[in-house]
Amino acid sequence: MAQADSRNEVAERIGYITRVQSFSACHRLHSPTLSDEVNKRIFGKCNNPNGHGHNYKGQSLVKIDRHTGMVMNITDLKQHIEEVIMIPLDHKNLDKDVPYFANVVSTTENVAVYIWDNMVKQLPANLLYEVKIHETDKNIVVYRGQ
Ligand SMILES: Nc1nc2c(c(=O)[nH]1)N=C([C@H](O)[C@H](O)COP(=O)(O)OP(=O)(O)OP(=O)(O)O)CN2
Ligand SMILES: [Zn+2]
Repeated sequence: MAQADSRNEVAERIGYITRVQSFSACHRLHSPTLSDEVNKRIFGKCNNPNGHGHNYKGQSLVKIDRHTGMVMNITDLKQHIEEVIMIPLDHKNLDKDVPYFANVVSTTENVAVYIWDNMVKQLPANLLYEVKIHETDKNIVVYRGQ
């Protein structure tokens, strides 16, 4: 009986693991649907025509599987991060090298959505909980798939 109770208790707990991955990319905040003047007013220095760069830090938070006690082998998570973040985004010009951003403004919010949409395709169903991107030490975006 005590054993069954302790098994149930473990089954109800929800934990998360995350892995931080740094990547470097440049971009320009500019919307093709707005005039140059409005773009400049809204995005300010980030609308600089020749762009600017960031050392981003990306985190994908995934839920613990209650049967195995782990989400997945972290080596597998590393591989997904490689495919979703490193290969398409690292050392890239987001606006010019990543087709997704040809018509989507490369804000950190949209980078988080891009990573979520691609990570969710790679992971087992309902495992991804959150994508968090540090654009700078101070600017941090969280996206939970809504
Ligand atoms: N909602 C958003 N606002 C801004 C974004 C964004 O992605 N989402 N991005 C930027 C810029 O890309 C920009 O490079 C960040 O600039 P800034 O805040 O100036 O960067 P720092 O954190 O380094 O600022 P300091 O205060 O100068 O240290 C802007 N806005
Ligand atoms: Zn920027």
